[in-house]
Amino acid sequence: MKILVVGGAGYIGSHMVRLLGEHSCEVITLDDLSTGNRESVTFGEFIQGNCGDRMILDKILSRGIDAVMHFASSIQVDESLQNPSKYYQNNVGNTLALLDAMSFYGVKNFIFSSTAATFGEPKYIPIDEKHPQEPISPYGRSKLMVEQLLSDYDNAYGIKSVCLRYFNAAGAHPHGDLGEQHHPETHLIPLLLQVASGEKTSLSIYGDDYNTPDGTCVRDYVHVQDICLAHWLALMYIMNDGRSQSYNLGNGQGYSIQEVINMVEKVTKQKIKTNLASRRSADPSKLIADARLIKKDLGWSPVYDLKDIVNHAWEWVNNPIKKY
Ligand SMILES: NC(=O)c1ccc[n+]([C@@H]2O[C@H](COP(=O)([O-])OP(=O)(O)OC[C@H]3O[C@@H](n4cnc5c(N)ncnc54)[C@H](O)[C@@H]3O)[C@@H](O)[C@H]2O)c1
Ligand SMILES: O=c1ccn([C@@H]2O[C@H](COP(=O)(O)OP(=O)(O)O[C@H]3O[C@H](CO)[C@H](O)[C@H](O)[C@H]3O)[C@@H](O)[C@H]2O)c(=O)[nH]1
Repeated sequence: MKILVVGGAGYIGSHMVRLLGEHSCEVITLDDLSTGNRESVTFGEFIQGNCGDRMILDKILSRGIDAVMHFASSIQVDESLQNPSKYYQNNVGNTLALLDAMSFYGVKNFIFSSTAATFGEPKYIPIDEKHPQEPISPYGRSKLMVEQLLSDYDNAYGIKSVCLRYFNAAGAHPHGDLGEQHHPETHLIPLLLQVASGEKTSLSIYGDDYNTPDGTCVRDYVHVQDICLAHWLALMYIMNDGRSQSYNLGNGQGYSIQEVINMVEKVTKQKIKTNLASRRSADPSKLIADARLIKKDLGWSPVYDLKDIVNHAWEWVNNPIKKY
């Protein structure tokens, strides 16, 4: 199988590229390196470019591609509130260009990285696929727009898609040589590990007055390798004439920020210094996935829990050969 991985130099995409390589797929990574790292692409061919660039897409798609996995996106909720134009241009506009080129070249299989942020503030927990999608940020809305237009592109052009709505992606490759490193880093677990390693002095907790047991936000952390496993199962499904489908992807267990801090202290054996800061905008109090549908339909079952996530991420932080 020949797979185009768009955004394959990013955190989750680079893990997927490696997994596809392990399954002997032919892999082409297209990434503009706006936030990704060339060194994290450890398998297949790499092309630097924007997925909205039709000339580049013509060159790649005319070679015959079986499926496209689309990880490329701008991903910061806060930034999307300050600069919505960037989010609609990149996450919707460039995705449209990619889908139009796929349609032109008859590429019919698409796997999309969607997000729990399409749900907004939950009306009930855990969140299943029937939960209303009412995003509270331009980032979440941009992802929902793509989900919606995918159904039109299926009806009109026969592009089949699986939308995987990840909850909080975290962790690193169990070998410790591939991991999460966003610039700037905004995610909770890598920031906590920066405090544990002495790179950062303390962690700001964004609000302790939420309606949760200890007042801090609750999230469902899902290991990056489990996300990649779901992508692999989704690929098998869609390549075998599966219908377009959306799935929520999480471990089904919520942890408060304080509970994550406790786990980081246990794994790293370091005391984490914290300070209380005001709430972050567009931060839902609680996000926990009901992932029974993907388990039932695709047989997905997460392998790793929060302790593994923190353990693997800590091994990555301490890996002396880390290059980026
Ligand atoms: N990290 C999470 O917790 C999380 C949760 C839910 C959903 N997601 C989604 O998963 C996907 C991957 O997230 P990530 O954490 O790996 O992000 P990331 O920033 O590490 O990776 C995104 C990659 O896409 C590339 N890119 C961005 N725009 C591009 C464009 N127009 N053309 C080509 N390349 C482009 C970047 O250079 C980067 O390598 C995103 O779509 C994100 O919205 C992430
Ligand atoms: O320094 C920090 C960083 C984060 N947090 C808190 O920790 C929790 C997790 O925050 P992350 O930034 O790690 O993750 P988010 O839940 O904000 O967002 C992530 O998951 C979303 C889906 O829910 C989106 O897809 C988004 O791209 C992805 O970053 C939030 O309550 C946040 O307020 C802090 O208190 N301090």
